Amino acid sequence: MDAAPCVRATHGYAKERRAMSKDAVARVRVEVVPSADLLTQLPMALDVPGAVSVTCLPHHGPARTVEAAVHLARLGYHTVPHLAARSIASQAELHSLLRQLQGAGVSELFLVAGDRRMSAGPYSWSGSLLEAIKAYSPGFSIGIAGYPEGHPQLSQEQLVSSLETKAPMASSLVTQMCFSAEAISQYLRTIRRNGMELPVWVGVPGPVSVKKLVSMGARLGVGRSLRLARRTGMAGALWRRGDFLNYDSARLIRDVHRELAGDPLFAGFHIYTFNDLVRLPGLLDSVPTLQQTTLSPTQRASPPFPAKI
Ligand SMILES: NC(=O)C1=CN([C@@H]2O[C@H](COP(=O)(O)OP(=O)(O)OC[C@H]3O[C@@H](n4cnc5c(N)ncnc54)[C@H](O)[C@@H]3O)[C@@H](O)[C@H]2O)C=CC1
Ligand SMILES: Nc1nc(=O)c2c([nH]1)NC[C@@H]1CN(c3ccc(C(=O)N[C@@H](CCC(=O)O)C(=O)O)cc3)CN21
Repeated sequence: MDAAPCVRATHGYAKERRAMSKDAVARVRVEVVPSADLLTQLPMALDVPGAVSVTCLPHHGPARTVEAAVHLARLGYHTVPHLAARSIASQAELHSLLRQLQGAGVSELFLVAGDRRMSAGPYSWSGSLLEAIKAYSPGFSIGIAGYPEGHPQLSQEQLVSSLETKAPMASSLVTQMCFSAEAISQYLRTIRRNGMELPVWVGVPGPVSVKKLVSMGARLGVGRSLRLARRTGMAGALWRRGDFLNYDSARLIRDVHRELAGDPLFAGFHIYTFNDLVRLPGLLDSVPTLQQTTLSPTQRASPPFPAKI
C-alpha cells in the first residue's frame, strides 16, 4: 500500500486514511446508483482515478445513467456505465448515448437485459444490445453478467446459452451480488470448465446495512444467498443481536480472495454499494492489492491475505 495520507473534509467518513495504491485501485470497482447527490458524495469516499460502475435502473432510464457517467468520467474516474437493453427506446437513442459516452472518454460498458418487463425498444436482451454496440462503436470493452446462484426468472439453460452467445463479443464478466465465497468459486470453476475465459469481476456487497441488503437482496433475486449468509454466521451475529449494523464485506472479500488469488482470470472485486458510501473507504483500505494477488506459489504457502482483515 502507498503510505501517502489522504485527508478528507467529510462528515462521518474516515477523516484520514492511507491512499490506495494504483494496484489496489485497479483491483476494485465500486457500483453506484445515479442519485442526485452522487457527484458530491462519491469523491468523499473514492479517490480519482478509482473505477465506478453506474447502474441503470428501470425507473431511471439510460439517459440518467449516461449523464452521471459523463460527469464522473470528466472528474477523472474510470467510469463503467450500465446499459439495460430493455430500457433503450430506439437505435437512434442508443447511438446518441454511445456518442455522449465516447465524447467523455468512457471506453467500457456493462450490459444487462434489465428488470423492465417489456422492452422499450428493439433490444430485448443484452446479446442483441451487444451486437448493436459492436456494430456502431466497436471500440468499447463490454462486460456481461454472471450468476453464481442462478437467476430467479431464468433457467440454467437460458443463462448458459446467453453466456455462450455473448462471451465471444465481451471483455469481462461481472458476477451478480452474492454472499457465499463457496458459490462464487464453484461458479468460476464451472464456467471455466465450459471454456469461458473472460476476466471475472467478483460482485460482493459493500459495507451496507443488513436491513438494506435484506430488502434489496430479496428484490434482486439473491434471497437464497442472503438466507445462507444468515445461517453461516457471516451476517448471523448481527441478526441474533437484533440490530442492523454492517454486513461483513471485508470477511467475504478475504474468503473469496483466499479462493481465487493466483487465478489469472480473477480481475478483482465489484462492490455493490447501493450508495451507502460512508464506510466504503475503510473497506477499500482492506482490499488486497494486485501485488498480493500475484504472489509466487512459494509465497502463497504463507497466509495469502494481510493480517489487517
Ligand atoms: N447482474 C446484474 O448486475 C444485473 C442483473 N439484472 C437482471 O438480470 C437479468 C438478466 O440480464 P442478463 O444477464 O443481461 O440476461 P440476458 O439478456 O443475457 O438474457 C438471458 C436470457 O433470458 C432472457 N431474459 C432476460 N431477461 C429477461 C426478463 N426480464 N424476462 C424474461 N426473459 C428474460 C433473454 O431473452 C435471454 O434468453 C435482467 O433482466 C435483470 O433482471 C439487471 C441489472 C443488473
Ligand atoms: N436483478 C437485478 N437488477 C439490478 O438492477 C441489479 C442486480 N440485479 N444486481 C446488482 C445490481 C444492484 N442494483 C441496484 C438496484 C437498486 C438499487 C437502489 O438503490 N434502488 C433504490 C432506488 C434508488 C433511486 O431511485 O435513486 C430503491 O429503493 O429501489 C441499487 C442497486 C442494480 N443491479
